[in-house]
Amino acid sequence: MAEIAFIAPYEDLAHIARQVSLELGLDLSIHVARVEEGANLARDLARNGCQVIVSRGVTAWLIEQAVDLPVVDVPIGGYDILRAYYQAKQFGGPIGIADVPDVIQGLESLETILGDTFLKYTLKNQDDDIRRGIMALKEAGAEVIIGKIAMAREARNFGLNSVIITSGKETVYQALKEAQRVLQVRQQEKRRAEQFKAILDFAYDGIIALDEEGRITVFNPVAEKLSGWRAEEAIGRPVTEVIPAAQCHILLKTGKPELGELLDIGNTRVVANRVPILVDGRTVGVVTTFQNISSLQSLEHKVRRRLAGRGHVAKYTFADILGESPSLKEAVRLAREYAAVQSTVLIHGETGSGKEMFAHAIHLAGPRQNGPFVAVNCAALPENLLESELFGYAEGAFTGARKGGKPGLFELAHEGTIFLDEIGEMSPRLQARVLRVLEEGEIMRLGDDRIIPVNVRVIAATHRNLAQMVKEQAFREDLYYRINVLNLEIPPLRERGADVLLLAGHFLQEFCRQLQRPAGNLTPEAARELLQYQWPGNIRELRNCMERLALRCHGTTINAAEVRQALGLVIAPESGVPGEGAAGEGRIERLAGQVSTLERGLIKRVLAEAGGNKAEAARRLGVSRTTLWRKLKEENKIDKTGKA
Ligand SMILES: Nc1ncnc2c1ncn2[C@@H]1O[C@H](COP(=O)(O)OP(=O)(O)OP(=O)(O)O)[C@@H](O)[C@H]1O
Repeated sequence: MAEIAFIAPYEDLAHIARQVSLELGLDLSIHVARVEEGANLARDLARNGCQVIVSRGVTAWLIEQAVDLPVVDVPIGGYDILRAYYQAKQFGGPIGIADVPDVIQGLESLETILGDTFLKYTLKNQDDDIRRGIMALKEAGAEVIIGKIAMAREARNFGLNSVIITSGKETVYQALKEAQRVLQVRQQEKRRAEQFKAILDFAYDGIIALDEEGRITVFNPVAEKLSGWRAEEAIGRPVTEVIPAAQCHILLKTGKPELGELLDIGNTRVVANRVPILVDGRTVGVVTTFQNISSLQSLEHKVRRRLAGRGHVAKYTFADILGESPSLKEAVRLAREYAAVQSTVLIHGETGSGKEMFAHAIHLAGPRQNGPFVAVNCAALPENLLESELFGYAEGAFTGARKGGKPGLFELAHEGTIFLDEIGEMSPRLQARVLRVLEEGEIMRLGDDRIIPVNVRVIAATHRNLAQMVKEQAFREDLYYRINVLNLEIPPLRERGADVLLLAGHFLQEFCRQLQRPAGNLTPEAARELLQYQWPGNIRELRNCMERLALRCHGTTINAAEVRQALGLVIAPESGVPGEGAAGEGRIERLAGQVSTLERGLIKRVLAEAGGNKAEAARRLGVSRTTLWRKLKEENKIDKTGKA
């Protein structure tokens, strides 16, 4: 279906249109139909995708009334009238012409060129009474009438001669060029409207536009969702009826943009931006955008996390915390209660007892579960580094500071939880900074003067006796009271009775499955060995011990000797480290010395075996990296490679 159609009121015109379209290389559908018949045909063409119609005279006028498409009227040109004039001249007598104002005005210059005059009658429009025009011209003395088809026919009814003004090639050419231009503009407009619609439909913001009278002209799907109104119902109504809270009609008077205003639409809190539409300095409308605050926050959140390039997520839930002992069950019960509230939790427990696991579980069971969980070990980093990790820094804050600065862990934990492990090891200066964050809910990056608000729940943990440290002035009292709101004590493994065996069985199965070996069974003596052991490294140590057993034991049963070996209680003589036998000789007064010598020797050997890799050495020793770090610091004699 051609996008341009030509409806010619008479065959000759269709013929000219055919010729011109061939010359222009134009895809044109050409039809012959007059007046009403032409209008009906136009309706059909419009339904079938026609975009522009070209016609002439009354037919063109009727088509314009019938369809919502641009209609190009083949104009009456000077040449067309000239042709008709010379034909009329052959009849002799005065020539009369009745037509619309455009044509009549154009006649004056033609009269000057021809040195002749026409009797003229101006029709108000195409529909004006042609009869009246003819009668007027006849009365004025006209003997020949020139005009369009209807006019020429009517003239004959009054006994007058008549000549039809036909359109020539030039005017048809002109009309078809105009139709092409109209089609182009229309297509451009359509594309622009589609783009505009896509922007409105897919925008994350609610968008409303008002006209000069404060009536809604644009209402996008997000606005529909926020307000509960359908666009069809909202468009055309005064905004005050649809979203009274929007207050955007006020801008029609003030003409001043209002940005970042908080308001409530129904139950949703939004940020609104209102701007006037100005044409030549006059406010002719208003555009308002709304953003849902909670989605804005979660987006901001996502951006913060993406920018940091780390997935700060909690891994463990309460279901992962194994144990049937009453002390552990009580800790879990309390922790579940703490999860539901927002206050700071202070977890106390020995190394490896599961403090971090509890922190994960509390976060995941609470209202911040979809927010980040950021864990930081305050003992693992030197003070300066810990400070920049926690608070971030601005660009150029120090030599080597990353371009664009770096967000701190408090910032990354926004809307989530930060887990400050080993808080007792934090320097007093950093303690003061952390206290400020907790009290004011805002942070300032190092080397920056901008304040960034943060909403973070803090869970702190320590193996130390913080109350004692406060007494000894080794920990700030104010910070202690600020973090010690909800207290959680994690029992050491040696006080959890049969949990040792439950956990041992669980870990053994886990490692054997990984190694694709059948899980071995502990002999009663082996189990007794595990139950008697003191577990200074708690569950971490038990886990590592089970890993070693899974690796070493190929039999189906695991005996006491194998357990003792896995626990490091039996040490090969060539290691040069005194074993249990040496320590058990009875020289009680030297026990402490023996133990520390044993410890030092063990650390030295394992560090050497691990090629100086502290994380690996800590893993093999069954202690946390922090514990190893601390012991190395205390010893201060053993360097990285394990040399004394
Ligand atoms: N109840 C438990 N059930 C199963 N696994 C546990 C349990 N408690 C701790 N673990 C495991 O023991 C290891 C040590 O736990 P976690 O890191 O939570 O201890 P921690 O007290 O935070 O240690 P540290 O004080 O050294 O940081 C982890 O591998 C953890 O998965």
